[in-house]
Amino acid sequence: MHTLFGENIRSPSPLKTPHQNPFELAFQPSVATSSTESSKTSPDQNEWLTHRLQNQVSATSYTHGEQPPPTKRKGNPRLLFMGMRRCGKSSVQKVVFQKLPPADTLYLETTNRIESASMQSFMHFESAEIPTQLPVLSPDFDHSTIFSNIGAVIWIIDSQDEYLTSISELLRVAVFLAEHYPRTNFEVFIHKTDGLSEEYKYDTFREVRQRVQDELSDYGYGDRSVSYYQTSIFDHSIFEAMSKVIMKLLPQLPAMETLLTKLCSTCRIQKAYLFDTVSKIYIATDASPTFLKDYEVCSDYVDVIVDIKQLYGWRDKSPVDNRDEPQHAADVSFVGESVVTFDRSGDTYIYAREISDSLSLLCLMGQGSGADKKVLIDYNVDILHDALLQVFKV
Ligand SMILES: Nc1nc2c(ncn2[C@@H]2O[C@H](COP(=O)(O)OP(=O)(O)OP(=O)(O)O)[C@@H](O)[C@H]2O)c(=O)[nH]1
Repeated sequence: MHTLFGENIRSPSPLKTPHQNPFELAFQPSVATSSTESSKTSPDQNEWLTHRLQNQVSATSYTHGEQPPPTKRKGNPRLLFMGMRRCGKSSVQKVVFQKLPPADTLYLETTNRIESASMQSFMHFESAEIPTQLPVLSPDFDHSTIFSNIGAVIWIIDSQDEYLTSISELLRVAVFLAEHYPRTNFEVFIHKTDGLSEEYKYDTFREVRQRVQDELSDYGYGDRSVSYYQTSIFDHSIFEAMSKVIMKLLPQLPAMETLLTKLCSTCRIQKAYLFDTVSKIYIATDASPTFLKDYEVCSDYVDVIVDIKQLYGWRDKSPVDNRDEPQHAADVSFVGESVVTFDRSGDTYIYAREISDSLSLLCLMGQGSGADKKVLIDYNVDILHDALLQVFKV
């Protein structure tokens, strides 16, 4: 029997026969392969690519009985905030990682030394702020202690202030990174966009991006990828931007993205996010375009989940021995789930499922995936759940 969502997906069988995994990513090293390159078409591409990679690896490196080496992982996402005085470096760090209410940032004092913050949730996020007056680029300064372990440098521009000086400093840092630490991501937050008219916001964004790109091209780094975000601590934009920055640092992202995209197309889900429940940062989403509105509604729902957990208590966590590794979702034997409808017709609703204590799947369901089909959605989400466990176990 086939599900209503995809003709290739079989509904749960009462017999104990192994199901075909619709999220065709095979993570087990011992998957048998019989397919050839020419016979494969795009729906099976993931499986084929995985199999081919495994074939290549096993053909070249391992003798019988030997295990492949563990997947090489980067450490925790480490971020470095830089920018001119009073641009909002501490505020961003404290609002996102320490849950400081945005209005309280008014009373923050000037930062005079390197300040760091961290948060332990599904991932161990680490961040640091460089005070404006610290001459980090001067030749006698020991850069390696600051930049060598950093995943991304975030340059914050105060869009409510004069920003030309900030752009010239930004360029110095961008060029320095391109020369000495080319693997470090460089991200630009065009910050404090609240209170600006839409037109002014757009013009500022365009002007900053244009100037930076032009200048970088003049320095010979036109091909260096720099990402730009419009942010404010007074709305969800700062969390969305931070999610996009962090996602780029996760080695598991391509696998998670493929799984979520497959789930969305199979279950007619409009948008799916994998949320770090505590920070409200999403660590993966499907390949469809992201809209702030979708994120907002899911993020508000995560808030509700956290509030309820505060009321009724979080489950006991086993102590995390190795803080470099994300907490293994496999340790969790029980998952919570819920569905909430948010329009009157009942067609649009959010489906939430706990993957682990600190990781949640939030789906914005589209037309044609009514709550009456929940059992089938549950089944497909179960498979996604198992696949995600595999991703983090590899
Ligand atoms: N309107 C608005 N104000 C913001 C935003 N983010 C930060 N601020 C304000 O900007 C001011 C400076 O913020 P800080 O976080 O102290 O800036 P900083 O870059 O750490 O400052 P220094 O440590 O002195 O360099 C504070 O009054 C914040 O309330 C924002 O998104 N919108």
